[in-house]
Amino acid sequence: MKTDVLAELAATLEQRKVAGVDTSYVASLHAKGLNKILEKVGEESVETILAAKDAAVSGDKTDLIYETADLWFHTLVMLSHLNLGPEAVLDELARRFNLSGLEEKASRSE
Ligand SMILES: N=c1c2ncn([C@@H]3O[C@H](COP(=O)(O)OP(=O)(O)OP(=O)(O)O)[C@@H](O)[C@H]3O)c2ncn1[C@@H]1O[C@H](COP(=O)(O)O)[C@@H](O)[C@H]1O
Repeated sequence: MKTDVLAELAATLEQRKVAGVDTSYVASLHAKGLNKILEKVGEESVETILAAKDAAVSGDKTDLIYETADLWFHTLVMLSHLNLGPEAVLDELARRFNLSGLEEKASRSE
């Protein structure tokens, strides 16, 4: 279910590149270009770091979840702008996970 959200969101981000919907935030980011998108990724990174620090002190993780969603979202826009989808990143994580799984298995059988 959650991986479907990622795939469907990625498909929507792709559509926003072709159809310049007036009211679309994503279309406006694509139109402004890579530097604007990277600026948003930077802003959201800082906001996520600050939210993590606040969560560690207060124990309230609501803002951290919200800011992390903003960060993930803007990195997806960045990937889409460069003609990449989330599956490229998921494949890389799976590759690393499988690699470490193999190493773990090997160390257990030693
Ligand atoms: N998931 C999101 C999403 N998360 C965050 N945001 C927007 O990201 C922005 C966050 O940046 P800020 O808080 O800095 O807000 P801002 O002041 O509007 O931004 P700036 O003017 O400073 O650039 C807000 O405008 C949020 O609305 C999102 N906008 C869209 N989506 C998804 O993208 C899809 C397509 O969106 P549209 O292109 O708007 O149709 C939507 O159906 C949603 O599923």
